Amino acid sequence: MSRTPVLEVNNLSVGYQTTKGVLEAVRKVDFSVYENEVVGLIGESGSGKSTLAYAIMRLLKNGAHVTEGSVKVLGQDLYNMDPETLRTFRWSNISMVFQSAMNALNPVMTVEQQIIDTLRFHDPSISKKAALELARELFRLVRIDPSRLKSYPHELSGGMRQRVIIAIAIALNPKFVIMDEPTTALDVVVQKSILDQIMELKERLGFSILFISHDFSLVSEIADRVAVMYCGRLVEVANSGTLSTPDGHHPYTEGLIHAIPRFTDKKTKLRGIPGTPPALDKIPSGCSFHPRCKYAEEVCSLQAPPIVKTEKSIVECHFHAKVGEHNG
Ligand SMILES: Nc1ncnc2c1ncn2[C@@H]1O[C@H](COP(=O)(O)OP(=O)(O)OP(=O)(O)O)[C@@H](O)[C@H]1O
Repeated sequence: MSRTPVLEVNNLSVGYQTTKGVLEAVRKVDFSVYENEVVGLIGESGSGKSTLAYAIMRLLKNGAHVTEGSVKVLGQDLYNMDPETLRTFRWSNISMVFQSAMNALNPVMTVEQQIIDTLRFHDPSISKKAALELARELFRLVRIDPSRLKSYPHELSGGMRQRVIIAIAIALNPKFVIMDEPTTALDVVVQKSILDQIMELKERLGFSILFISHDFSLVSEIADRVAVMYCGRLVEVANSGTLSTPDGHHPYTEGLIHAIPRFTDKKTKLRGIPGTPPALDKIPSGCSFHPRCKYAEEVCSLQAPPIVKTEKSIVECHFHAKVGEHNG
């Protein structure tokens, strides 16, 4: 059965204008997200996850710009849209939950006003009364008592503010939602309840999610597939169910798996990935992971790795077949 993509990213590169020239933070990235799918996007800090997310939304700032490639949402090329079409297309088809709920909400407006403004901005014909009823319905959906609509952001707890952000992101019934570390600032119990709720809303309303996080165990639990980013490249896109062991995965993915206590049996020692990711102006030749990779051979510094499709994943590595418990 063929699946319908809601998001298609093709050969996408994004550069930052710096004093050292244009430095690429996203490098020739290809992937899709399909209907009703959750794809996790994982990688160490600075790997390019947020830059990729903002490029997908066509919301790049701070001197960042797309240098090549395309982004299609529901078959429509976002970078070929005129501003007016983009204005109506964005949020009603694709939306985003940003990292910091406090920064995403306006501190001097009640949350009711902010939700109503969002609804009326996209559909000026909707009456204030109908918008208010929708806002109440959205609050019920994210399990906040509608009486809290009159609150200002600072009057709500961190978990409630994040729920308001989620309510705004789904207000226009988008088919695809990017969630950039949506629960990072919250304590573990609140995190869990918001995640459960996100998954419930996804089932109920039928949207797909690109879920960005640096928490590998969390992502592999909730996502259907996990996209692993390193130095601006997607080095692997794996089916989540295959991530309980590192066998046959990318060496970087193996490192992420070994860094999680619950994925490691009692006999295996918990290990981190040696070294740190390189700066954008010092990306190594060949495979950019080779200086940190225990499987690396000469070819890894000389030639870009092949893209190999296996039963488990699409992986970009010369030696992925060597990766596993018995080789480390
Ligand atoms: N305004 C900027 N100018 C130059 N380089 C930038 C700028 N913003 C980000 N970068 C660089 O782009 C790369 C990718 O950054 P990005 O924030 O997308 O990574 P990330 O994976 O989302 O990190 P985090 O998990 O910390 O949010 C990093 O090397 C970062 O230093």
